[in-house]
Amino acid sequence: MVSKSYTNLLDMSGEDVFDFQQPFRSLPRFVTSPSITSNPDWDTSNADDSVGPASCCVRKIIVSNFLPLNCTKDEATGQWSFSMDDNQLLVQLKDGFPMESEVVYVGSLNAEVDPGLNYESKRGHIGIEYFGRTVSLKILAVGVHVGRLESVLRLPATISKVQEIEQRYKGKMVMLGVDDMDIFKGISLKLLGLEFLLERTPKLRGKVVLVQIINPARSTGKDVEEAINEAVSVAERINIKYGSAEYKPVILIDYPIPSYEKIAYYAASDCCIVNAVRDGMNLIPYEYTVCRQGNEEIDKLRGVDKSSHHTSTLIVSEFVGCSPSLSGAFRVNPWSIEDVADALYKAMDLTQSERKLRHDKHYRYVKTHDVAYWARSFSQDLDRACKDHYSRRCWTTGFGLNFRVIALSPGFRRLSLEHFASSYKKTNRRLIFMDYDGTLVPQSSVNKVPSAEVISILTSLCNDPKNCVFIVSGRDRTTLSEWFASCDKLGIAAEHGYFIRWNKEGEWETSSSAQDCEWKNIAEPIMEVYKETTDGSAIETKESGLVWHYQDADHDFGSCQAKELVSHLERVLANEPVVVKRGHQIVEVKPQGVSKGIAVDTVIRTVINNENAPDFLMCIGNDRSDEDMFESINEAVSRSVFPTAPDVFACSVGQKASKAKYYVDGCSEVIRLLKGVTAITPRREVISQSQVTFRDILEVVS
Ligand SMILES: O=P(O)(O)OC[C@H]1O[C@H](O[C@H]2O[C@H](CO)[C@@H](O)[C@H](O)[C@H]2O)[C@H](O)[C@@H](O)[C@@H]1O
Repeated sequence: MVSKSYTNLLDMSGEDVFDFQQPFRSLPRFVTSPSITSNPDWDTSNADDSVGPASCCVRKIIVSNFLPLNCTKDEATGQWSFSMDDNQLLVQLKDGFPMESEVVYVGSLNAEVDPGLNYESKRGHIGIEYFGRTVSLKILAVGVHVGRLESVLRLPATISKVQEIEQRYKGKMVMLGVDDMDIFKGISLKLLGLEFLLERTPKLRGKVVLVQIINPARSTGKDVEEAINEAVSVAERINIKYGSAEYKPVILIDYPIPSYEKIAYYAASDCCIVNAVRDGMNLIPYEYTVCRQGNEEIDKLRGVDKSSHHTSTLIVSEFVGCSPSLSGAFRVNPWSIEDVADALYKAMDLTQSERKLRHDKHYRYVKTHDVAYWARSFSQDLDRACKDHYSRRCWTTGFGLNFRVIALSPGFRRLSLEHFASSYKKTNRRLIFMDYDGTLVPQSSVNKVPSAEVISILTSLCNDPKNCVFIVSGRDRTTLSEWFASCDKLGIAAEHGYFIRWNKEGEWETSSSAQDCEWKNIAEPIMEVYKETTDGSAIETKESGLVWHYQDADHDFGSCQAKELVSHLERVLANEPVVVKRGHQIVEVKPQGVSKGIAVDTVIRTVINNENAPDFLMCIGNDRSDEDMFESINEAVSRSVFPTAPDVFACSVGQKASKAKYYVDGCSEVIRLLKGVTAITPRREVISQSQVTFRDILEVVS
């Protein structure tokens, strides 16, 4: 099955809004306390997390539907510009606050912009990993307050009203509609459905009554007036056509009635119909269901003493929010008069036991998913979504549509050569994992072959018997082994660890997830289509995977196509043992159970099993796939898999939301760091004959 692991924080943003290869040079404004810092290279050892908001001013947060901004787009350049709209009360009300107040506006832009975000479904909710924060979206249907409805239902006035209604419509099927008077509630369509039913089924004339309660309109206007007039005229037409002096098929209650009376109608009606063409949640069906459950008084008055007689029937428009939660309801397309008429007929035709089954099902749901349940769930979800946020430090960057808040973990800091070198010097079993593209060679380089300098640094590192050095790359094994042919002792994890080789002499070990590649026959033709339609893009076929590259295509178009391609591939490969991932200007399909994180884990487990647990662990990378390595290392440390905790340098290339604790600004800094430590490595370490080195042990492994 296709699965996406977005525990990786770098999966959290669309590539176009956060170019991983262009890390922020500096992050200009620190917006949340504990302490105001103008540069993220803070020394966390001195950070006092107990300090409250550093600013002494009072912050007022004004939440409105739309931000009080003038938004204009230059159609020629596509650039947006924004200015405060001083004519808006939201801006003017600032005059009422003390001068030193900080006023923060929260709202949406009153303009159409692309937001176009990467998201991931996570057990019942959608998580959008966004610049270090998780924005959770969940459909959490609100419920009703069952207790309050029950208490109104118990009122003597309600009970006598129920009796009165049941008496009045004895022998007839009572259909109930309760709607606000607005143009979306589909009241006329409902009436037209009834008219059609009576037209084509004469035997039902005289047997059915539709009581339509119309709550006063919440807004006025020509549209609303027309909707009222239309409903009244259709009702009159039906009553004239199919009614008599004693029988009116439609009863319109278009004047305010007390809530106990409405509740009595719910309790006394055989069926409730909500026919809105567009709506929010609409809790009428829930209220109706609770009221149909009734109480002992109502049972007594009906001459039944067992709750086994409680029944209800619902007809609900498919465009109403509560519709998916009511599996026993007849769902209708409110625009289809025939559909509505059919549902009315089916509702009338149900047997008593079917009515009861449907009622019991709905009642159980409504009772257990009440408004208190909703509030509890909401609050739990909110806690879960925010649990890590409080410890993050937030920075602002950019203006207008490029404005971003970036949440970084509190310990995230620049890796200094001094710190790195001092640990390097004093340690004896060093395990070093290095990504290749974007780490040892800049993404922007046309020539991707490692420079002589890189080869020399790697050779020096590998020649130190205290070191075990691995290149962990998405690239194929042939390319990597050719490029690093001169580094005999270098370990290589190619194709994200699908192939691992401990040194040049060693055999390639293939991931246990090695599978047949039948899925390529599905994925490749799809990639071909994207290749054809995206000028400059290309397909790379690796032994374990397929990659669609768009580095040489138009960046914006390539990025849009990449998003499309990811969802297309995920759909068609849903039952295949692969994952679809985005990387730097690539979309890659690779086997499940293969990741740089797993590769790193394998190496760590192997050295520990050989009683050579490292005392120094370095892992450096720039891309999403490298976050898997950082995650593996963090987990290994937190699970205490090391007999003695090593010095850990998980380092991201670029200042960005990352699971690494350290960052460096770019490839040149990586080179500087590594060069720095090779300089302190003795060229020829004097090892006595009896001394067994870290390397010796590793050579035994390979
Ligand atoms: O894990 P890495 O060492 O960072 O390698 C990841 C991918 O590297 C290669 O793609 C990169 O270079 C391409 C040009 O040679 C460029 O078009 C692309 O945008 C880069 O991501 C390699 O081709 C991929 O298979 C690796 O997954």
